[in-house]
Amino acid sequence: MIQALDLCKTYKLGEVSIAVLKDVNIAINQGEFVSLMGPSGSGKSTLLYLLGGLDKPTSGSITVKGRELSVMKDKEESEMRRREIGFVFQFYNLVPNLNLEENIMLPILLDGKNLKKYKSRLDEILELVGLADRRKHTPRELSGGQQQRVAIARALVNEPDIILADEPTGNLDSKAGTEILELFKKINKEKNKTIVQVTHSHEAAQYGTRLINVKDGRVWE
Ligand SMILES: Nc1ncnc2c1ncn2[C@@H]1O[C@H](COP(=O)(O)OP(=O)(O)OP(=O)(O)O)[C@@H](O)[C@H]1O
Repeated sequence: MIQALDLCKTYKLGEVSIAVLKDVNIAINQGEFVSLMGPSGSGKSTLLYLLGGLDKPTSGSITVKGRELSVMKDKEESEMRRREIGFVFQFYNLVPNLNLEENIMLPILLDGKNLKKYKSRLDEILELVGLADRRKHTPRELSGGQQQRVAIARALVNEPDIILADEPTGNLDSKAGTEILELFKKINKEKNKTIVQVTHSHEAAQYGTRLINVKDGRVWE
């Protein structure tokens, strides 16, 4: 589903170069739920963003569903991201003045599709994330856990095969965090989505099917 070959990422700050990822090789298969763990600053988020095409490697290649990102034109790559990958972030990144339905439908809108045709999909997703009775609420009227469920619904609405999540429970208390992890597990098992999460928590990593440790820009399984 995703393959990284000899991936390197170096940030240049003035005269100083920081090698954040060093010859990373990983292959993530369809249906896996992978947890990326490691110390702060080890390169986990950088790796996640590279795998999802949100940032570009300094060298090496990334292939998503058989297509190499580096040879794609920008428009092609952003279309691929929108359709094949759902992103979930620690701080939800919802649009505050849009209601829950509108937030979830944003990727459909951005894809220039007719929203009316997607009503039954929206209903199904709202049911899945347990927010069918909150559809007209705005994000500020929801708890953190509920906001994260909206973000997950938004990530699913284009029916991508891959979900990439950067510390999705990092801002939640343990009860809300557990609910989000249970939801990811369900999405992985029942919807057969491939999931990669960055986490600091061993407990959160237990929900995954595989653990990849990132340390000093290198990976160990
Ligand atoms: N845009 C950037 N410019 C310069 N340096 C960056 C940039 N993004 C990340 N870094 C550096 O790359 C290193 C790895 O950062 P990254 O966010 O990938 O680590 P992480 O393992 O996810 O950390 P944390 O667990 O604290 O979120 C850090 O030293 C960070 O300062």
